[in-house]
Amino acid sequence: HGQLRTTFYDTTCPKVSKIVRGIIKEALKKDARIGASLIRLHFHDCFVNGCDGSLLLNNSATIESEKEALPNNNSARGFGVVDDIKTALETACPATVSCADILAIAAEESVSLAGGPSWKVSLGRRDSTTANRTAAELLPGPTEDLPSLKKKFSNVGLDTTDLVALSGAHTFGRAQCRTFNNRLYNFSGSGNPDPTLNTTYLSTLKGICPQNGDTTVVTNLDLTTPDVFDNKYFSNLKVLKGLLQSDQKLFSTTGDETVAIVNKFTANQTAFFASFVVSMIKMGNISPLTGTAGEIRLNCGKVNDDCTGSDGLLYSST
Ligand code: HEM
Ligand SMILES: [Ca+2]
Ligand SMILES: [Ca+2]
Repeated sequence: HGQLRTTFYDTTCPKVSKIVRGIIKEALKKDARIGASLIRLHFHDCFVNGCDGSLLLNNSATIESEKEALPNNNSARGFGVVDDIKTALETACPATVSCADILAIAAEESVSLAGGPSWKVSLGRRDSTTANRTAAELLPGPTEDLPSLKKKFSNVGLDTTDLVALSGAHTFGRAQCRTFNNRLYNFSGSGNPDPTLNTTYLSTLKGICPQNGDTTVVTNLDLTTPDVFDNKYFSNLKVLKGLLQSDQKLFSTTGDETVAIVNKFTANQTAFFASFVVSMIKMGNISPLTGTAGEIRLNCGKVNDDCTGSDGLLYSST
């Protein structure tokens, strides 16, 4: 996978990052959450069949979309902005930039626009012609324990430092009540809330997510700086103010190596940013399609038709 290169579009689409950034910047004016939503799409793409744009495919006669798998359904968002980016790129450099690369660039630009680090994105991914609903059902879930989360990361070549650093993406964005309300009233059948949840924060969350209330209501993943990419996510964990069970476990699993990593990232935002960049590049390298494999989709939601070659160029004519 050393085949991805930061210079991949230097001659064929030199403005690609600028174009992506411009569209995200515009979208952020109306939706402060959109950057968070976009980086999550890259994560959910890369963990299923690699970073190949598989997540973006809609249902069709031949495609069982990943969008409808439980972790994505009524949860993954930002597809309209991905389409807007694709449209702009098809005008600037037709049939050149893959949808998988759009997600990788959008992730980086979103982090950077929110005050986080910026980095040179490795590029040259091509788009799949298939999706994998079954694998998408197995994406990491918020109530999974730490060994299980570690296993899912190691399955794609990511280690425990990567798990902690990448979880730091929960420094921005939102989550629905249904993803954490297991902690509020009857945690693991105890009849009590999760003991690793700060009691003041617990009251706040109970107000947002009442028992038998609307479980699709959203709240900030980072209560301190909800739209800023910083290390507050980690300092929250130290005062038991992580939102998801999978977040809080990183600090509250006594004796686990994750605790020291959380402490380090809390003490040193520069160390967090440096690790985050390394881990994002690693994640972006999960089994990409390169060379002549796959295609350059012209519409991110569907596979090219028979009139489109594997180079993404249209071969049909009258
Ligand atoms: C460690 C395993 C992870 C679990 C269990 C997990 C779980 C979740 C859940 C349950 C939500 C809320 C979804 C909803 O309510 O609709 C969420 C949101 C989010 N996740 Fe994760 N996540 C994990 C790792 C990651 C990684 C690796 C990234 C990116 C590098 C990431 C980025 C985000 C972002 C930015 C949001 C907010 C999205 C938005 O506001 O639209 N997560 N995650
Ligand atoms: Ca994929
Ligand atoms: Ca934050």
